[in-house]
Amino acid sequence: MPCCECCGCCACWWTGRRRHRPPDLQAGNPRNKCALQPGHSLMDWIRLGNSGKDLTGVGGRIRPVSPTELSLHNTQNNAWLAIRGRVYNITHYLPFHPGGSEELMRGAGMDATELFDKVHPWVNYDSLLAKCLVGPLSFDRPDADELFNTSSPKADRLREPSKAQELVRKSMENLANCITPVRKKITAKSEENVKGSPPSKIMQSLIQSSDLPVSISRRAAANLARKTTAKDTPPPVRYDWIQTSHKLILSIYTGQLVNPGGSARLVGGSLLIEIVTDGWLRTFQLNPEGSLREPLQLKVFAESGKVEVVAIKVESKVWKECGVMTLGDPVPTSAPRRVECRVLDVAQLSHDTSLLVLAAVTGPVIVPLGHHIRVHHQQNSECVRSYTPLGDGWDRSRIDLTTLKLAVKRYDSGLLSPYLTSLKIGDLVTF
Ligand code: HEM
Repeated sequence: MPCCECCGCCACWWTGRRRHRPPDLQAGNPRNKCALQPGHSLMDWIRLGNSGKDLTGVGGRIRPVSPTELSLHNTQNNAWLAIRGRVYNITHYLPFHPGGSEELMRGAGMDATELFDKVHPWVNYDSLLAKCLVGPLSFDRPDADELFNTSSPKADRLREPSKAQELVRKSMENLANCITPVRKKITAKSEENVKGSPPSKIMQSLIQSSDLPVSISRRAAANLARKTTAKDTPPPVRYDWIQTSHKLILSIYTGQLVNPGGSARLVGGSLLIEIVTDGWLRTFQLNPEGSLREPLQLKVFAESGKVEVVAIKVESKVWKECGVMTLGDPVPTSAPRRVECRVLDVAQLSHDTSLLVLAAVTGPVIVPLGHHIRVHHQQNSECVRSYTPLGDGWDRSRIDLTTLKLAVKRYDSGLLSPYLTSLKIGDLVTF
């Protein structure tokens, strides 16, 4: 409600606080707050936000948006806008906007910061639109199409670490040098000259093209298309190591937005690491200076693309070198292979749905985001079903973040779900 006519001061229904709003003719009629349709109050909007509905329109996965891509989303059925460097999908919010959908559409497809600030800088847009966030507005990136186009030189450049990443890495190095008196680069032979051990293809079963879910991101879909183009080249990777007297930590930098997955295991004293990025499988074999032991830890930092492997030293001491690293030739991922897993935990999510927490027997495995695994079971005949592992938020036991978490709905007449939902802790299952 306005408290005076001359300047448009009002009591904001959103914050409940009285604000002073200077009149601004360019921003449209300052008093054109609209009567909203029934079912479109603030409470209704909050309810919709909590309903689990995807208000981002892109599956809820945060990703950068170029100005060109933003400008394409400018219709009532598909409207994005950017405020202070964040792009929001406002399509669902339009009928809830107290100033009316037409007013809000004035900011669609563009950086609407100025317009927004002219009308109502006090409005808490970032919490109102929190569930609509698509990602950061990014001026220094190529357009999405270029990014997903493998032949684009910009796409290759993107995979290189940015200056900021490089700075962070350097400061981490300095920090590591303070912690460990001895720290040297891995003595690795060049990728071109060395024929590493043949890749064991552990990840190949995880990223089979036929397993890709329909909702997979454009990037992942583009990767899939890429697999068929023979002239393609794998993205560059870098690696590094640090140590404490107890642990060896290997970091493999795969690049931004390449959605890495991987596995790690100890075989005959060697540390074998397999990394999948952009449809390519790479192997790293480290013959360590001293002995390493399990359990191994594997972490993927989704945004930066860093993959970190932590191994425990059998004898607590600082090594002069980490050992000899051999890189296998990168190979396009194609043929499936089986991995045996042990059930670490079983939880009942509802009357017919169970959460299975699995760990690969050989060592940690991380499935790239959005990819399926294929669960096998031999009954009268071989039965195979695809499941997409859940994110880490589902690990109620917090046993290990590299566990694979499957939500399995039981269909009594189904072939595999009765078997999976009857599994007990300690049982083995193959995927
Ligand atoms: C950038 C383009 C936008 C324009 C041109 C615009 C315009 C307007 C107008 C004209 C009003 C009526 C003002 C009044 O009489 O009280 C209004 C109210 C409001 N708008 Fe927007 N708006 C825009 C973006 C947004 C966004 C992104 C949000 C947040 C999600 C938002 C949330 C609100 C709220 C909560 C009110 C009621 C504010 C109050 O009563 O103090 N608007 N808007």
